[in-house]
Order: sequence, then structure tokens, then C-alpha cells
Amino acid sequence: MSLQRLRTDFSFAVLVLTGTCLVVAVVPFALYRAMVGPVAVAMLDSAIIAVVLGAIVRVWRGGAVEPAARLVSVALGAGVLGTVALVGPLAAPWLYPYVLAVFLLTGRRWAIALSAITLAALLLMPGAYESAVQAAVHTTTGALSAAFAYVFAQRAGLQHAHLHRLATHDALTGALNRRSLGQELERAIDAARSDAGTASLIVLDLDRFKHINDTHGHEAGDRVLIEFAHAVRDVTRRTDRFFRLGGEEFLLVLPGADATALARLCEALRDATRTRLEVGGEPVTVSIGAAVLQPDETAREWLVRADRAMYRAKRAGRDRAVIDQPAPATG
Ligand SMILES: Nc1nc2c(ncn2[C@@H]2O[C@H](COP(=O)(O)OP(=O)(O)OP(=O)(O)O)[C@@H](O)[C@H]2O)c(=O)[nH]1
Repeated sequence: MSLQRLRTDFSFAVLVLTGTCLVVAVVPFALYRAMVGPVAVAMLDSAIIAVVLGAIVRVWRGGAVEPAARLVSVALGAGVLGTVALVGPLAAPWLYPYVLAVFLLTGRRWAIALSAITLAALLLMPGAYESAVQAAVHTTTGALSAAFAYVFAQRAGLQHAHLHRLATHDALTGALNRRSLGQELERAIDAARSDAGTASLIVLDLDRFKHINDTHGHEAGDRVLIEFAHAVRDVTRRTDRFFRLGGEEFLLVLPGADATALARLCEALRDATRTRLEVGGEPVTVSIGAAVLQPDETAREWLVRADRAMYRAKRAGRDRAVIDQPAPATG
């Protein structure tokens, strides 16, 4: 489970790998100081190792990564300052891996703040540097390391967000792809059940889309898909989740929407499609199937009911919405 998380959860992997490197690097120094002294440095090193290992174990067991990473960053900063206070300028170069580690571990604001505090504290600490020139060199190179780490963290953050979007969204319409559908359905079901609320699902399938492609070309078909996605976004709420299931089939997960809201939204979607979308002078239409979540229903059963309702709308002549009415409970 956690090995799988190591592959898929970026910040979890960064905490575990960075923390492991730091522990491997600090252990020999802790042993050396335990044998040669000062013992206070050995104790400080041991405390740092304990905090890092404790944080890794905590997140490995399912804890949140962010607070653990912040705790590690603060502990490492205290470790750098404490070691310099006890050992003197010899320990000042720990500043550099520290600056890199905080940019890897925490958000950019935290990393800037922690780096600045550590640099300033070292500058003000009596005996941290042997001369003003040494202080100037370490402060400048430390600040430069932080600046480069910032640039790297910013680029990596943008690329990560870009890759995440590519993996979770449909490139043509910007709707979510199937990847997170199961998770969103479970989330909507959990929210509905824990707040004694409700949730609804809508399956939307554009009508005679093959005909649009065959008659007006694939590009016209693509344009219709893009405009349809715009129209759907305009009539839905920000909290509604919009998916492209494939081809010309879409799905909406509507947390909190009851039967009345669902009926109103189905009509708004049908109307927006018919009035806003056209190709070759002809209106584009959509067939809609919908279902309000029932007590004890699974995500799969809910989805199947909405899907079947959409096929009923197709069979009834298209350009209409069918809301599934579950059979009344017997007994
Ligand atoms: N332009 C375009 N067409 C696509 C895309 N994905 C799937 N299609 C086309 O969508 C069409 C779907 O056709 P069908 O499943 O027969 O459905 P339909 O013609 O809409 O018929 P009904 O659903 O019964 O009204 C096929 O021609 C696919 O090639 C896409 O990304 N862009």
C-alpha cells in the first residue's frame, strides 16, 4: 500500500526519500560525536534523526504529509543552528543541504521563510563565523542556493501541475476523464450519507454525433464537443463534477442535488445545448439520463440507473431527459 503510494504520491515520496538521505548522512556524525564529543552534538543529531524517522513512520502509516514535512523542516533548521552554536563555523556548510531540503519538503513560502530565518540567525549568532568576510560569503552563497532551489521548485511545481492535469483531464474539452470518476462517486455518496443529504447523477450523450462528423467533418465535431463543454459549465455549479466518459458521452456528479434541482438542471442542459449549439444551421441536441442517489445504493448501481435512463431517452426519440424513478420498496 505505502510502496504503491511511494510511486504515485509525489510529496510522500519526496519526504521519505529526502528524510532517508538526511538520516543516512547524519548517523555517522552522531556516532562520531558520541565517541569523540561533544556529547551535546551527538544528542542533537540523535534528536534530528528521531524527528525525521518519526515523521516518515507517521506518513508511512497513512498520516498527512504536509504537517510532517513542515515539522521535519523546522527540526532540521533548529539542528543546523544548534550544531553551529555547539561546534562553530566548521558546521556552517550544513546550511546548504538544509536550504535544498526545505525547498524539496515544503511549499515555497515556508521554504523561503525558513531559509531566511536560518541565514539571519547564523549571521546574528556570536561565533558562527570566524570573520565578517566568511559571514558574507556563507550568507551570500546560502541565499543564492535558496534562490536556485526556488527556481527549481517553481519549475517542478508547474510541471507537476501540468502532468497532473494531463493525467486527469480530457485534452479536448477540459472535462475530467474517467480516472477519478470512481473516487468522485464515492465522495458524493459519503457526503450525502454523512450529512443526511442527497446527490444526483446525469449522463449526457449528444445525438446523432456520427452524422455530424460524417456530414460536416471531424473538426466540426470537435468544435461541437468543446462548445458543449462550455455550455454545461455555464449551467452547472462549481461544486458539480463534469466528466467526459468517451466520444460524445459525458457525466455530471451533482453533490447535494435533489429531484427538483435535478429536473431543473436536466431541462437547462437540454435547452442550453439546443439553443447554443448548431452545426450547418441545424441545432445540436442531447439525450439525458439522470438518477437521484437511493439509500444503500452502490456507485455502480447508481451509474447503471442513470445510464439506462439515458438509453430510454434515446429510444424515446432523443433530445429529452429521462429521470429514473426507482421501483418503490416492497414488503
Ligand atoms: N469529432 C469527434 N468525434 C468523435 C470523438 N470521439 C468519438 N467521436 C465520434 O462520435 C461518434 C459516435 O457515434 P455513435 O456512438 O454511433 O452515436 P451517435 O451518432 O451520436 O448516435 P446516438 O448516440 O444514437 O444519437 C462516432 O462517429 C465517433 O467517431 C472526438 O473526440 N471528436
